[in-house]
Amino acid sequence: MMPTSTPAPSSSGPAADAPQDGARAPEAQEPGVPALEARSLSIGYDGHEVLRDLDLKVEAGTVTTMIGANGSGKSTLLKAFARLLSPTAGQVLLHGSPIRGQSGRQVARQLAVLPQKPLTPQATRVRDLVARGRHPHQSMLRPWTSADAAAVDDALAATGMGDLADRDAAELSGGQLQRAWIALVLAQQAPTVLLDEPTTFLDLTHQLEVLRIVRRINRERGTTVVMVLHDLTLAARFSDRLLVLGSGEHRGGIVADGAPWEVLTPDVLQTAFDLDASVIPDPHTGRPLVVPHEPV
Ligand SMILES: Nc1ncnc2c1ncn2[C@@H]1O[C@H](COP(=O)(O)OP(=O)(O)OP(=O)(O)O)[C@@H](O)[C@H]1O
Repeated sequence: MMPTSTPAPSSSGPAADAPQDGARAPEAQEPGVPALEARSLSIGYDGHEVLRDLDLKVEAGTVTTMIGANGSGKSTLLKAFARLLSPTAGQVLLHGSPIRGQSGRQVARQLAVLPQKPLTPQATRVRDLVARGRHPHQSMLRPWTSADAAAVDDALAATGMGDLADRDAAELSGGQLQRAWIALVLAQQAPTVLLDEPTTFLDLTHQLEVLRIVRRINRERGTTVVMVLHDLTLAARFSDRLLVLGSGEHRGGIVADGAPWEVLTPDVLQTAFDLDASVIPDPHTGRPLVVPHEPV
């Protein structure tokens, strides 16, 4: 993904399309309505199409992980879902309403976004960074309340950032900073979250910790999660559904879509990643474990 087009997680809502009217949007997930939907969606940059004519629905309350080779368009699709990129054709619906017709605040109350490379502000305490997640809930008539403070405290605690809350965010290690951004997303308390490589910079213990948090908010709050991961075994372990984007001759489309065991087959790995591999049950979880055929 190109770094230049990626803003920090938005405190006032995704920004590429200017907010339009004040159309009401649902702020909770309604039964039977997909959390996100792409209809005949094409997306690209400067006339160069990256994804073509996609139709897909993300069921509310599920964890979906996009996988695929570098450059296959995972971040591009996530940015279109987040309204950080305008489609070249088709549309995105958020909780049943076209995302383009909604104001930034409406979108941000329904959708929290962690981009791949958020821009860290200078001279900002971790606690203040995380508090930005509460901006969509505030207005002239609704200033900061104890509920906002509690949401920030909960998010700091859930990510193990309580002890670092008064540190300057610019002084954190890569992994600590990534957890601070995740805390911001949690504090936003949106019913749907988009996470672009949330485990970047994290050691394995912290990767698992972040993915456990993701699973917990999904199970306890019913949060819908759409994320991008590169580790196929972790993707299989923590997701209800895997969406595989194609590359090479399959570029621009989805080559497999379904539950982890349906998707992670040797054929799909060959098609999507040009990878010779076996897939065996993980002895700990029973989920698919990808074993590349690499000579030692
Ligand atoms: N801002 C941009 N301007 C022009 N082209 C871009 C831009 N961002 C991405 N691309 C191109 O779009 C294609 C898909 O990129 P994208 O970042 O969505 O892939 P990805 O699957 O997320 O890759 P990775 O796994 O490497 O993060 C690539 O060919 C990339 O070069």
